Amino acid sequence: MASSSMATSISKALFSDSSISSSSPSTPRLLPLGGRQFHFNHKFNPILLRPSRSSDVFTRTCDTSPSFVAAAMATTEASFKVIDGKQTAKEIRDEIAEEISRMKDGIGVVPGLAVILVGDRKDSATYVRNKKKACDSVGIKSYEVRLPETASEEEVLKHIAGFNDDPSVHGILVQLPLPSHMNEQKVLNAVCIEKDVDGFHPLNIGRLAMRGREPLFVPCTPKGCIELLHRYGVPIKGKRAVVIGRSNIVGMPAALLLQREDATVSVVHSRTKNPEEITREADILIAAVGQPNMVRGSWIKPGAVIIDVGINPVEDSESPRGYRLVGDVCYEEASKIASAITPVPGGVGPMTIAMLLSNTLTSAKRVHNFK
Ligand SMILES: Nc1nc(=O)c2c([nH]1)NC[C@@H]1CN(c3ccc(C(=O)N[C@@H](CCC(=O)O)C(=O)O)cc3)C=[N+]21
Repeated sequence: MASSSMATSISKALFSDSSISSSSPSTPRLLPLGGRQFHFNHKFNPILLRPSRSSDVFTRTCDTSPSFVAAAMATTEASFKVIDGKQTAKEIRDEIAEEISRMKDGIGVVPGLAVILVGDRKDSATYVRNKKKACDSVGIKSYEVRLPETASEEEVLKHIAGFNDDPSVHGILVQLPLPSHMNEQKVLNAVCIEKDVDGFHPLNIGRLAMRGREPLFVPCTPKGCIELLHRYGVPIKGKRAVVIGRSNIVGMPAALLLQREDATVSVVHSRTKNPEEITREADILIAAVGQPNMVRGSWIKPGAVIIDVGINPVEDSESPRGYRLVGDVCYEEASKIASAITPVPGGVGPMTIAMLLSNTLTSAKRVHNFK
């Protein structure tokens, strides 16, 4: 397809839903929010994760130089759009809050989410705090267990068993990564699949991979990526999609979701021979590798839509924290070539948390048969 027509068609699609307003009946919905004014494009309810990152601070920058960048600019810059995950997540939280109050009024039940945090990684503590805040903001009751780094696997399993049996808990999240002395598979398998709001249980992933089967939950981060594409009116069916990264929590389920949406999907990974060439074919690009600024302008097809899952800390003495967050995609360069991109921060991260809330609501509705 000629790159300029691609850019035009995408920009049209984007602007046809420029308000991305939660009340727009033409906006496709991922969230099963009561089925009143909403209609849904998919039948499953996921959440997506990001590869667990080390707390290392990387330094890598990208400067805008390739000459073709200038040529590509002319065709796409005018229609370039930032995909605002922070704002979209807020809209989704508002929708969820409304549903939860309807549920509370109707059957006197509020959804409950249990989070288990082992160890004292600073980044994990931050996410857990953010999840709690998000729960509070929509009316989900949160339960939290914090265990020391030295806790035994049995202790974690005991808490999971307790939450599995507790009818006021509808979702259980074990914050990853776990300390290295624990068997992650064993721990994740212990979460009953009806409460697996992370969507990490092999049975949920297996169903996601099979045609004609439906997972109970879709992993939050990939779900958030697809939700952004839907809410911004980006067509997926028949498009070429490339996912960079093949992690269990992001890359792999993202590729499965795109395929379920009728995209033609390639997965690029560390052993791929010609990653740049393959990536340049993508109408839709999801980058989930955890390498700061890895995807350069020359990797991007003019007019492509980019979802940047990476949240990488890079040293920055100007910033009060001593670091700032950058994505896997060189935003500077991409913004001159792509038709739309998610920023970091404020892109996929907030959506991940919104999808966790969505999955928790879905779980509570399902167990109480609340429509
Ligand atoms: N069982 C499990 N489920 C998870 O969902 C899970 C996990 N383990 N382990 C760690 C990763 C990471 N993760 C993030 C969620 C939101 C932001 C987020 O909202 N980030 C903000 C920036 C926050 C900041 O400024 O530090 C943003 O991108 O705008 C980031 C990271 C969920 N994870």
